[in-house]
Amino acid sequence: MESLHRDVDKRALRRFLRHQRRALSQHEQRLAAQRLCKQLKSLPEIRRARRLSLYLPVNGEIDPTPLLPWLRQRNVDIYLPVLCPFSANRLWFVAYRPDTPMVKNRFGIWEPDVRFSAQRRNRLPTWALDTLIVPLVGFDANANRMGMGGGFYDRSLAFMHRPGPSPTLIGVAHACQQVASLPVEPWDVPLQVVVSDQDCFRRQ
Ligand SMILES: Nc1nc2c(c(=O)[nH]1)N(C=O)[C@@H](CNc1ccc(C(=O)N[C@@H](CCC(=O)O)C(=O)O)cc1)CN2
Ligand SMILES: Nc1ncnc2c1ncn2[C@@H]1O[C@H](COP(=O)(O)OP(=O)(O)OP(=O)(O)O)[C@@H](O)[C@H]1O
Repeated sequence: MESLHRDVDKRALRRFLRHQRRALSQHEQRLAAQRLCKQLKSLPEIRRARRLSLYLPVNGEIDPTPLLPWLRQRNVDIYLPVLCPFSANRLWFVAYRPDTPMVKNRFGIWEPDVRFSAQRRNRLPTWALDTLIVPLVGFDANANRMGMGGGFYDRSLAFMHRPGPSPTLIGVAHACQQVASLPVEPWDVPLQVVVSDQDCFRRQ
């Protein structure tokens, strides 16, 4: 019963936070994206990155793409999350280069097309990424996260519960997506740090 209440609360909170970010004006969005990327560029974890994934924003998500020219200049290999066509709620990480053919997926998010993504040489296993920039719907000051609710990242990162390679996870969001505290679920994979347009929170 308690967990049922928690699910309802979580859904309501998710809806509220998604509404918050959609309410931002274009000007606020542009400013937030610039501020976010300025902070990201000074983050040691990002400065060390060689194989990094980021996302193309939808529905008011903070935009990490102003980072792209800087990353390309530094010869960082850049990957995007792609909905895996064979396995529900799993992600592939596919190379994002200037010539990568793009289509919209069923959520309206641009991603590399299936033919390109299906080729092994255009993908990297998740464990081989060194850095992931993860989109958040909500976060708290201890870097706990709430995502879209599909469990896409949690499933794709489940290998991190076991010993072995562990990429750096950097959550990003608008400052208005911060809440006092979020419930931690057993399957949640912890982020090292959350960066917003205004703050940077490290896991304690
Ligand atoms: N920009 C971006 N790309 C991303 C993610 C993300 O959060 N942001 N993902 C992070 O996981 C993955 C996609 N996950 C998603 C999960 C749910 C919904 C979504 O909009 N769900 C709708 C209803 C879905 C439907 O049409 O049936 C909803 O919740 O209202 C979108 C993306 C991979 N790519
Ligand atoms: N490793 C996993 N294996 C199987 N199911 C999982 C795993 N991780 C999460 N899930 C399932 O995914 C669903 C969504 O989880 P949750 O509400 O935490 O989403 P989220 O963290 O907001 O989403 P996302 O990971 O897409 O950002 C839950 O019902 C959970 O049971």
